[in-house]
Amino acid sequence: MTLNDGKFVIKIPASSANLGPGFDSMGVALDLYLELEVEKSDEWKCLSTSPDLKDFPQDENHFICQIAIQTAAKYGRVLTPCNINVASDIPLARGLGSSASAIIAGIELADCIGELGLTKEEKLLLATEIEGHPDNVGASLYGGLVIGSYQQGEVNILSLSVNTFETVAVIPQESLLTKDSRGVLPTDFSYSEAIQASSTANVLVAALLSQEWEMAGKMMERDLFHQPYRKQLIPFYDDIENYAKARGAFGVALSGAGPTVLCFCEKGKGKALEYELETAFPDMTIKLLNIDDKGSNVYSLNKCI
Ligand SMILES: Nc1ncnc2c1ncn2[C@@H]1O[C@H](COP(=O)(O)OP(=O)(O)OP(=O)(O)O)[C@@H](O)[C@H]1O
Ligand SMILES: N[C@@H](CCO)C(=O)O
Repeated sequence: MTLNDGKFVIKIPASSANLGPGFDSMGVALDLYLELEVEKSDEWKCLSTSPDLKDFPQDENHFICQIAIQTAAKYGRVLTPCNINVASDIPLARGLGSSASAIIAGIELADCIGELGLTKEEKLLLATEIEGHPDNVGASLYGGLVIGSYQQGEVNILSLSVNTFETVAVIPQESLLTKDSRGVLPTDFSYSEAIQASSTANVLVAALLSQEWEMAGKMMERDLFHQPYRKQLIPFYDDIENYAKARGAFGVALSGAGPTVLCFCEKGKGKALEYELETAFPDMTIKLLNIDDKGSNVYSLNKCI
């Protein structure tokens, strides 16, 4: 009996990319989830009760099914149709890796139904080729804090288990598509700017791992790759940053392509910060988010497995 001989679940965490200067290469998995309940069927059906997902196609044209079908096709397989129930508490187009979680879900679906036998490394490469960078997909797949590099058709990534900090997300009501947020970035970068920007990212990694919180926060603020350009799209960014830093956050960064602003604090300080931010920014959704250490999780609902 294999996983796909009955109902099974694919559960994928959200993620926040960049953490400031780690543009397109750093990500952290967060404890919001996209969850699929899957069973083989005669035709494709993809239904959801989550308000955000209700308007998506309900057949094989659903984004997740398309990723699955295309992934299987790369290996010469045609997938048996599935009946899928999708639920998600990852807000769409808010910078919390909804598209990456959907891509990983599609690849896991193809792997299970098509019995592709993919390794984690192969899943990561497939997902990175689709998304263009490994930060969100790496975090959703591996969990923890990921640092990755996509070059020459190869992804090199490390996933580190971190339980020393937590985050509070400030999520605006308005969405911002990644492609629009990438549209304001420069096309060129000078050699000296690249040195400064990458040194900032390097120090951020070392500071986070050494629990040098003040330095980590300073490096997040000093990002040169994207935040200076994207701030024009996020008029409330500075207010949130100043407010959160005055109330216990050691660092603040734009989450992925935005518009969510992610506030970082030491473990145990998040609840109080969440309360303060709720009071100050009542029009936004404030969520204390912990780091998911597990990443993508596929399990059977059949008792005998
Ligand atoms: N569960 C899902 N099912 C179907 N499509 C989805 C799902 N999640 C995301 N998408 C698609 O991805 C789009 C959002 O992707 P986008 O890259 O713009 O933002 P994001 O992934 O939420 O944020 P970021 O990449 O900045 O972290 C949605 O508008 C939708 O088209
Ligand atoms: N690194 C990506 C994450 C969003 O996909 C960006 O900032 O555009």
